[in-house]
Amino acid sequence: MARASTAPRGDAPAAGWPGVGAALAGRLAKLDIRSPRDLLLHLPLRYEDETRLTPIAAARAGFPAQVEGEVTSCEVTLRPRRQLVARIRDDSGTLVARWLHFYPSQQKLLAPGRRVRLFGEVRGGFFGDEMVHPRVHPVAEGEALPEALTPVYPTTAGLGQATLRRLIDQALKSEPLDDWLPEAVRRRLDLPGFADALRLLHHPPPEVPASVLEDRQHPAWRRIKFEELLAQQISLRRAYLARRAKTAPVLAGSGRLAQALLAGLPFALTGAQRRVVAEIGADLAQPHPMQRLLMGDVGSGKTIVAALAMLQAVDAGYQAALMAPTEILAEQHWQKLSAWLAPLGVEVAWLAGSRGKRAREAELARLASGEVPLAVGTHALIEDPVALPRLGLAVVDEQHRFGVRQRLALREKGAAGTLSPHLLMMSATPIPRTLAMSHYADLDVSVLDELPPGRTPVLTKLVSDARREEVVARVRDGCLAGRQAYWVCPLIEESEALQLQTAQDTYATLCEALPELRIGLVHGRLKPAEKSATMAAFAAGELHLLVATTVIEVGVDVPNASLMVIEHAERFGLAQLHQLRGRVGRGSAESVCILLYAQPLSQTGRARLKVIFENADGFAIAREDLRIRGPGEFVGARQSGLPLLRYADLEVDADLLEAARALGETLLRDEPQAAAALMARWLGGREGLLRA
Ligand SMILES: Nc1ncnc2c1ncn2[C@@H]1O[C@H](COP(=O)(O)OP(=O)(O)OP(=O)(O)O)[C@@H](O)[C@H]1O
Repeated sequence: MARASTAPRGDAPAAGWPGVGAALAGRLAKLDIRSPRDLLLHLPLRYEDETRLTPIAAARAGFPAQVEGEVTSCEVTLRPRRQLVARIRDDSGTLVARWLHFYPSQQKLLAPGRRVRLFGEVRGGFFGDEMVHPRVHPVAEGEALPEALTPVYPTTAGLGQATLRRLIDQALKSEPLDDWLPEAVRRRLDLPGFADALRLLHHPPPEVPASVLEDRQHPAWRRIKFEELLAQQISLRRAYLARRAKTAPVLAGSGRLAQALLAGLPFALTGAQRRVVAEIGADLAQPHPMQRLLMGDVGSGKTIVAALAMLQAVDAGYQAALMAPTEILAEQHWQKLSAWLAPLGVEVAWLAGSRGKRAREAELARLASGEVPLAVGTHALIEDPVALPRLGLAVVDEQHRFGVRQRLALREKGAAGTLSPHLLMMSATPIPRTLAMSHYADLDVSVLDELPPGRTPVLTKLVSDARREEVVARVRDGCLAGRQAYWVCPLIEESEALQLQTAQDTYATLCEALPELRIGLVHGRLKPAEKSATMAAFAAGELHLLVATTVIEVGVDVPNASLMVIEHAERFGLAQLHQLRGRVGRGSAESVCILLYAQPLSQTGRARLKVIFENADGFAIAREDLRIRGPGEFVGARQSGLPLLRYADLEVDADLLEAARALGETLLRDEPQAAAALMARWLGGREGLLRA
């Protein structure tokens, strides 16, 4: 017996649905529509009101309108250019419609004497009021107006609204629209059922005006956004629990090494550092892998926290490794750790691409035998021959600069045994709370929200490029008075070669203008040994001025440097400016950061400079950054492999996020089937790679 319905369900690939060939399937895939289920959640961007007719005489320029009338003429004219011009008449007047691109079939549709509806924006034209490229709908005898608003969907080249509507309507009929939300939650948040919400958004009833739907606060929209957030929470939480179910080494030693390190430091930990060290310490003593993100503003003192965690591993008889994204940063960490730990008899291996083969091999052998307990390096650490047989803790600095696979790879260095190492990720880019709750729901988060005492806030100045000479003079005076300064060269995203050229030119100009100063240059193309020699000379106070590209953006810590000039500051992102500025203000001298900008400023350029000028706190800057750039760009979610939110807005829908987080945990625990169904509905097979 033939099946009653041939409509595809669930995950059936689009090619092969009724009326969908390979070309259409390809276009649907561009919209991320790979199953009928995806069609359901492809929601309108906006609506058009075709439920009413406007008399031609009442149509106002600048507004969309729908008119109905009889075609009185239709012809192709060649002047001023080839176009199709039709005239439509109703009882109140006549309107001209023009199409610059048209098909012969359109001319037939507009044959004189036919009745048509035109939908489009009216504007004042040469012949009076006209519509350019209106949509044409031939009216059949006695045909009524549609009762509902017409949805307009996001689409792609070659895929018309009518096709999308047809496919979506088909899916609305064939797909199950089960509701997985507990009744009590729906009532508390005042949310409609899933099926009702979806139907309303795809086919709003006549009494709901478009404006009410378009701001996306209608209960139907809130229902959809809540589901989306819930699915995200469930998937991240599930990944968290899966990793947590593994066994990790229990890093509970005597605490002797940590105490010895603290006793030898010239400073006491801040309250925030003590709290965070305790949070991490407690995690490391558990038999499950820690998955913690440590967020701290620039200069908040993350390195010592990492060092104490690594010592806890060593104390318990394990190894620890720290990976940093740039060689400058990794080397600096290595130097700092070595200086702190050598007196305790703890050795630190140093692995970077630039180290000679023999030096690396020797280090590798000592790590592999377990003789050296700690390793610091760049991604050289995750390259093949590196073996850390007793890896108990992996620390990843500036974690967002690494891809998912790289972070995963570091942890796997210790996977020779059956134990999974603990993972500590660090970030100097604070993440606003709602974003952390959402995109980082699979991590525990620790925050260093206190700067070490004795820092003087950095004075930020905005100076037009036209006053460059004055700035150069200021650098001269400052340096001759014993300060050190950075001069950051413009960022040129389009061309690395041009960026290098600019850095060299800037260096040459400054050397000429400031013959009395000792000046160094660092950029990404220098040989690592040259780079590190220049950095070391600057750190030792042998150079007054360091001309640099953004290679110094993260982590560089030279407390005597108290003046920074950033050229073409308007080209940098907010997080970048904040990081760069964080290189000064690390000692007790008053620090100044001069942001040189070129006129005219673009609107975003101006907005960014204003934010950086007005704010010193990384969290406040991050909130503004999120507002300006949106979450996708902000967390680098595309690289991170995490699914992005399509509908929910973390700021506007913060209440839904809180509720989704709580419910996500409950569903996973008590109703795993509902949790799985929600994930399948929203993420299909595309949960993406989750974090290491
Ligand atoms: N409690 C403290 N008291 C005084 N100085 C401290 C304290 N903790 C750290 N420091 C010092 O503050 C400086 C900044 O610390 P660190 O380099 O660890 O910052 P960070 O959080 O890594 O910042 P960034 O991300 O900007 O590099 C270092 O010179 C460090 O020795």
